[in-house]
Amino acid sequence: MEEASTSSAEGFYPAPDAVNCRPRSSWTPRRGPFSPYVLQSSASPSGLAQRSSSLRVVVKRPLVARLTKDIVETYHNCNPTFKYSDALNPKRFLTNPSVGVQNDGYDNVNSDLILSVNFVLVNRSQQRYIVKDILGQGTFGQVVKCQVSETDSHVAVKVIKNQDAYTQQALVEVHILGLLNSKFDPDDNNHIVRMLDYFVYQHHLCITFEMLGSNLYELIRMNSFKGLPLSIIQLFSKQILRALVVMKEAGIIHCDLKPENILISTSLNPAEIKIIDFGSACFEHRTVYSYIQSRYYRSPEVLLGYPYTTAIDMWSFGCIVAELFLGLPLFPGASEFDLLKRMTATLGLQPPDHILNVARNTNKFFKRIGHIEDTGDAGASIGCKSPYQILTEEEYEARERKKPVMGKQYFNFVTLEDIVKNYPHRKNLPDEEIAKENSTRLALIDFLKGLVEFDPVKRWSPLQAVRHPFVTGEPFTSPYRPLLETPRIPVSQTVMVDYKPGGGRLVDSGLSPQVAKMNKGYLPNSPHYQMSSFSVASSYGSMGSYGSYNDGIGVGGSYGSYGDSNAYAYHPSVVGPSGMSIHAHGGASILGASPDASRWRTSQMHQGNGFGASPSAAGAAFGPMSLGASPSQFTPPNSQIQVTGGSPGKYGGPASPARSASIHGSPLSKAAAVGQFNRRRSLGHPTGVSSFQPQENNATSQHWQGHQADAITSASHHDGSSRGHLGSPRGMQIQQTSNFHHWRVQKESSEKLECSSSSPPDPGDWDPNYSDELLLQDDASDVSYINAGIATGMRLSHPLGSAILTGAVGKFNQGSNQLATSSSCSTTNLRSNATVQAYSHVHGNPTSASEMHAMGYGPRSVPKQPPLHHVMPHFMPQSSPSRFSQQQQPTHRFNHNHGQSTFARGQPTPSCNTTGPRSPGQGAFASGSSWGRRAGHPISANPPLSHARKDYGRIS
Ligand SMILES: Nc1ncnc2c1ncn2[C@@H]1O[C@H](COP(=O)(O)OP(=O)(O)OP(=O)(O)O)[C@@H](O)[C@H]1O
Repeated sequence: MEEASTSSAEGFYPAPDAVNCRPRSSWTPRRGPFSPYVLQSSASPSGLAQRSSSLRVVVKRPLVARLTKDIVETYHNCNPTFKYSDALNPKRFLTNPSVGVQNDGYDNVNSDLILSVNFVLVNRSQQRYIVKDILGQGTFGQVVKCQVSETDSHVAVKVIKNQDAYTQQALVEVHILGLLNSKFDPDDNNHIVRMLDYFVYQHHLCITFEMLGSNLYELIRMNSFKGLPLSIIQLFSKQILRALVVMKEAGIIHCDLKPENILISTSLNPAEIKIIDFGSACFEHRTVYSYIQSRYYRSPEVLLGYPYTTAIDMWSFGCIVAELFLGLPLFPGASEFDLLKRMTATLGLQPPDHILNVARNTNKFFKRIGHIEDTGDAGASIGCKSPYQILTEEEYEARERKKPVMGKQYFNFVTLEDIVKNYPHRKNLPDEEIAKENSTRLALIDFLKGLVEFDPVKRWSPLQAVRHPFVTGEPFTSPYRPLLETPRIPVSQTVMVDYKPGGGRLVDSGLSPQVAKMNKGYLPNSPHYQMSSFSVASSYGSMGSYGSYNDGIGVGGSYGSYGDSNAYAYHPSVVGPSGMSIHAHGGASILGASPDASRWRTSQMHQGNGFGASPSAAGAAFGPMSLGASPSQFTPPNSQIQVTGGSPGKYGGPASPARSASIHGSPLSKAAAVGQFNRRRSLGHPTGVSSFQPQENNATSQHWQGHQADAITSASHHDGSSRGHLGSPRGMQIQQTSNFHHWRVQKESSEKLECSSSSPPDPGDWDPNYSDELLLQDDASDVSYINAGIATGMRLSHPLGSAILTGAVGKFNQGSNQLATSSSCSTTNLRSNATVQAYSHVHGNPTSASEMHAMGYGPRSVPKQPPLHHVMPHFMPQSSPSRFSQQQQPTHRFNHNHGQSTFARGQPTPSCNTTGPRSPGQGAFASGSSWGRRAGHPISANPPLSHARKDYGRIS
């Protein structure tokens, strides 16, 4: 099987025994996947030349590609009566488990829609999205790569679990992203993912996004966790800051910023990134949840239970920047206590007294050693006159009656300054480059200090940060003193949706009938929404646009105003899920596949050649034959045919299981949680190692119980939101509402240990973009390596192209988006052509969002993504009473107490992982393909195995 497909085009001579058919006299040899070995004389010059040329062009095509290319033709050659029909292909399930037990067999036990390759999702206007692959599996469902039927373009579709709580939360994402896309970033200049469509299919809310590539964590991993070059970090920082500027303008907090949620664009510019996953986002004036942000990136105010603002995203951003440089998380806290300990040690400071005086969780982490006097010293130096002192581990244990989970120290130095300064330089850097880099490192240190600032009021805003010399590239001479920001005018826009009972604008608005039916007749019994019924019998239309923002047009008098926190009217939510009366929609049915049959096929395909029909079988049945997975649907050789989620980068998942999304807030049972964990685990890590990860204590939360009827009363929650009035960074006043202290205490459950293992696959065996050429690539420059890394690992061979979602009608930014040309961007081209100049579009020194537009941040020169269908649901999830209901709290990615979740963020654990997934040298790209190599790694222990991505728990 190990064959190097060389330029020599020898014919394919089938071995009759092997293919179980006789060679026929009419059969003509042709080029095929197999060719006989032809001995070439090394003596002859021509033989030498031939051999050396074949040595040079060693391109190893994926094994599956080699085996399946031209297979139909080969079969047909063997047996002219052979006919191929893809209708008979066995299903290649992307969802695991693939046994339909709910929703008429459409859903599995986890309420996930059972998806298989070529499954078709159909929206109301009959736009067909043909499922091709799974991109990831998140808290809320599955994200799949789909082909848009009318075009040859691809989109990413997030298929939400068929449960009210998930749907509710996903609608927040629809709403917020719709707002950001249409109102704040209509020209797609600000690195926020575009939402193209949304609809309900088989009771599942589906959200369609532009297709992006892999995420920054994968990029870091590809570089063996050795960090990226500063020039690249600078480019990424600019882009992220642009998004944050816009989000701050919109008063939107992302709440889950982390490397995994920053994806590399598949556009022609390989260094363009976009922020995704607004499923945790909220409006600044509606910060209802206390469990937000993934642990490593969690801000001190969230940790401490203090009112938060958009500044928490800036903290996360600081952590991300540091991680891009170090290759490892700056604060890889194995628990919240550990996280806080690391923060204080690394920064040499502790949170300011004025925060500790009022924060809900102060007593959990600090002891009082003096009188409280509000010194006003934000970030008072440890040991100074603060009356608060962080607990020792022993004190914590005594207080909490359990040992704190503490992670290893990964860096040889303690303070931020030392860690950055002493980080090894890349190999073979000339002296002058080292000097230059050292200077940039000073700028980086200063930059980071402004971001990971304990006091959210002093923490730099995105606009302040974007002018820092580290970002602008100006020489760094002295500590940056940002200009004070003029008080920001709070976002105040009335979001109204035209509404005419019985039709009207909703028809135009793109509301799907299913969506409409979700609320139709729905009465306020639901614990989610106390709202009036919404009798929009014919509020149908295609997806893609959603209502209008016409001010002053009442929506049955029931739509409140965003931006005015006092004027919320909680009434009809068009998409209130509790009133769902969704009917099965047309489209591919998967009911025909019995679980047994699926299993049988799985087994067959797993053990066999993966085709589902062998030539001999072809000989046995001359009707239309099935070949199983098409050659383009590569399956990792060591995975089941039921390809599991979490594989955004095609290299085995975004990270170790614990880094992947957890099931916070899942109303599912423990078993389901385990199932999800295992599903992630089953794909394994490309490095093929075992990881043994103690989880952070999973909350057996009494908070956000999902469907739990006995969720503890949170009567105050609706008005317990903290409100931050953003103005001058120094003058921000936090208004603490009376119920602030009613935030509830969480219980912690004991930590759990998980162990995962998998064997290392050869990416060449299943990654269609892989070729050995990549491994022959030399260290050229940082940027070219980045390009290579990006181009090879980031699915760049599939630029979005012109995804014209013809079926989607409604209001969207027609003027602002050029159609992308569906040009294919080959890996090789990207590698060879992409240079640092390719990034020039992100240069500049914008001072405000509007200035940025004016300062060369206009439409990019690269083709734009397809036309966007800006959708704005005419509901107000963020202000929905469901969030504040006393009866029931919706889930929001928090750990729930249906048992102990098995996958809170994993902890770095030492014992079981001798070759942890983060271990350099183990990755698929570690063998010489990493760019930005460092001479060494300044860590004193194995890198953390996983990230604490989403353990939104344990804030008491
Ligand atoms: N537009 C996109 N293009 C390509 N891949 C995507 C896109 N959107 C999401 N993905 C993939 O799907 C994964 C899950 O997406 P997302 O984070 O939005 O879902 P989620 O349910 O909120 O997940 P999580 O719980 O991890 O936050 C991402 O990590 C990414 O790998």
